[in-house]
Amino acid sequence: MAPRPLGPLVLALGGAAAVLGSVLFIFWKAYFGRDREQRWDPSEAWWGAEPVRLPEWDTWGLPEDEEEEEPALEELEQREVLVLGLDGSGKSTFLRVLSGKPPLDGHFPTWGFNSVRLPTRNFQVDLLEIGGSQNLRFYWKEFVNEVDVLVFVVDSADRLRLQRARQELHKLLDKDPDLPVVVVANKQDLSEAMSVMELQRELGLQAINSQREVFLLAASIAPAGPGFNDPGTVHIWRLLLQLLS
Ligand SMILES: Nc1nc2c(ncn2[C@@H]2O[C@H](COP(=O)(O)OP(=O)(O)OP(=O)(O)O)[C@@H](O)[C@H]2O)c(=O)[nH]1
Ligand SMILES: [Mg+2]
Repeated sequence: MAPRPLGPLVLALGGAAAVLGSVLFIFWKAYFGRDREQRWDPSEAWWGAEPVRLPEWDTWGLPEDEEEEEPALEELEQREVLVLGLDGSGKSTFLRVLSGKPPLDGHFPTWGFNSVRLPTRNFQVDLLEIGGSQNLRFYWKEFVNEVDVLVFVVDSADRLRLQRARQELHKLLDKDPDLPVVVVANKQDLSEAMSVMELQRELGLQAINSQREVFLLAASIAPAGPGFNDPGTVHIWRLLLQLLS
């Protein structure tokens, strides 16, 4: 049978996707580009950037007796962290918890970007989530070469989609062979969660080039039940600070 020509709807959708990709990319370059001269203005933070200096997390990376005067925000250099992972893995929750906000009750998919800006002693950290739904994964690769670290969040209890997560992760690894990667094995609080050893094997992390910095951290960013005084977010944050320093 001869191939059918693309229908107008398919062409329109393709065009819309291309436009969306370009807009996202231009926005990223304009907003987080390394060479930009314009400083961030909190009044323009319409997409959810966090202008506030938060009390808890910016001391997590510091020994307690090293209290120094903090530099002004506008003097700080910037670092960019891209937060990716399949839909529902816990990316938005991670950003919320880092911002000192409580996790939301239920899954509210990110239909585009989500970001927070966290000032630390020596630099500001921009964390950018791109939603993990299938149509948004296409754009992930456009951003990996623009950032300092990739955080890839995995739902440890989602056995059905683990191979999909593996494929998406390795596509990103192939795109930038030098980018440090922190894989977060989230939802360890769930009884069906895979262990870190199992995830390391199933995600193909052992086979990765030893030159690359790859870390696999267990976490329960928003544990469903009590008994998790140390859900792991602090460890992830400390590791990020080390990698970004
Ligand atoms: N049990 C458990 N649930 C969690 C944990 N972390 C996040 N969740 C839940 O997982 C669901 C999805 O979390 P989100 O942070 O919205 O997921 P996401 O990765 O941002 O998803 P998309 O925006 O669709 O790509 C929410 O109901 C969270 O409360 C965890 O450590 N344990
Ligand atoms: Mg999200």
